[in-house]
Amino acid sequence: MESDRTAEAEEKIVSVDLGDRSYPIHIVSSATGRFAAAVKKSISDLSHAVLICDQAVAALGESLREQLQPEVDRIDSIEVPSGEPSKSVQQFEALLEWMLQSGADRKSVVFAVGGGVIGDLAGYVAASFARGVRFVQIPTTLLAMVDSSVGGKTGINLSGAKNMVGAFWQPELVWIDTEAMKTLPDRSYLSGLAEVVKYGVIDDAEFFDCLERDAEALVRRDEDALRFAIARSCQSKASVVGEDERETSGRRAILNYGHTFAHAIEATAGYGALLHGEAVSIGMQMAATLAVRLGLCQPSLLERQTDLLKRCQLPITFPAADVDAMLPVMMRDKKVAHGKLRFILPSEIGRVDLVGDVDPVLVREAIQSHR
Ligand SMILES: NC(=O)c1ccc[n+]([C@@H]2O[C@H](COP(=O)([O-])OP(=O)(O)OC[C@H]3O[C@@H](n4cnc5c(N)ncnc54)[C@H](O)[C@@H]3O)[C@@H](O)[C@H]2O)c1
Ligand SMILES: O=C(O)C(=O)C[C@@H](O)[C@H](O)[C@H](O)COP(=O)(O)O
Ligand SMILES: [Zn+2]
Repeated sequence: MESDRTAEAEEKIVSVDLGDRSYPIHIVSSATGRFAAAVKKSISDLSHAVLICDQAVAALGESLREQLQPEVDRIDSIEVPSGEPSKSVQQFEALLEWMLQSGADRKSVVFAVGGGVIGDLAGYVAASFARGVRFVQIPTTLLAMVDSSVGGKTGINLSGAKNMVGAFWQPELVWIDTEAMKTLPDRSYLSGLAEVVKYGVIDDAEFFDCLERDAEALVRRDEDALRFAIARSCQSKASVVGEDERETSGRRAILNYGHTFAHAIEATAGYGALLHGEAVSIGMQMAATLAVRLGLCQPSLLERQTDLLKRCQLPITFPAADVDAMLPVMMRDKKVAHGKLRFILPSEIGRVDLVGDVDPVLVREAIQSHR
């Protein structure tokens, strides 16, 4: 009983408030026994579970299957090859065909087990099959725990444009168990810290201060620092998404800080050459440099960001950056309006704005200064 109470006390729930599409984000540690109960609480009529699982976390997928078994009539599961190339039209189509063969219907529930690649891909499968079935996010990377599992952006890549095809489709719940990261390699883990740093710069100066205090603890995966960073990131994202679910008012666009550069780096380097978080780290450096050159912020902002990213062991330059290849890809960014690029740029730590009409010469220089 005592250990049950401790475990419950350690569970944190962050809500994403979206009216009838609201859902809880459970943040737990080693809470195997409580997963099925949390699912049942959010989904009362679960009979057919469809598990779409990254092949790197097949053992976790099997454990989740065993936990769900007593609660459902039927479970089908499939493993998807690891890595960004799986966010493709071909993999999307293969999963839809498999869903059909598995006898899925509108009451089936998709469980996405993996990092951001699986969450985005399986989420888009859920959004599309039979014009939409319910889904659950079970993130297994830090990046997915702090960012991609929350907010309902689902989708796949085209060869020259990241996340170009997709849908806004919210999950029924997000189940974050930090224990799922015990097998996560350091490179993937550290890449997630880039999106954590992002929240500090765009929205939460006090959190940025905490990250400056905790950087080394986070790098060594200190459980308290980690749970704090995950919860604060999820709160930040939930609040932004609650204000602007479909990126229509402009508020949600702040989550795209560094991403105009990052997505162009990912697409031109070849999907998977850099992890998304690594590209975001470099992209935030390019964006902050652009902001300094435009006189929008003090150089000290760039210095603090550089220092924190370095302490998080993230890359801050990309020597192979191909400016001439990147610029046309950047023109396909989803923030482009009336044929003009727009960037999320910082004015101070904790505050960013959507800025249009930027001189392309300065954009080039910002890329070149981080090669
Ligand atoms: N939808 C959104 O709001 C949103 C937000 C941020 C990023 N994204 C997308 O997320 C993707 C990046 O996500 P990611 O960084 O999680 O990458 P990922 O899903 O490719 O995972 C990184 C690597 O870790 C492996 N892995 C995952 N969990 C593991 C575990 N527990 N143990 C061992 N290996 C494990 C994977 O197989 C992969 O090789 C990108 O496609 C990006 O565009 C989406
Ligand atoms: O949730 C959002 O909104 C974000 O922008 C979060 C980003 O970290 C994420 O990489 C997202 O997938 C980018 O979206 P996109 O629409 O610019 O492709
Ligand atoms: Zn991102």
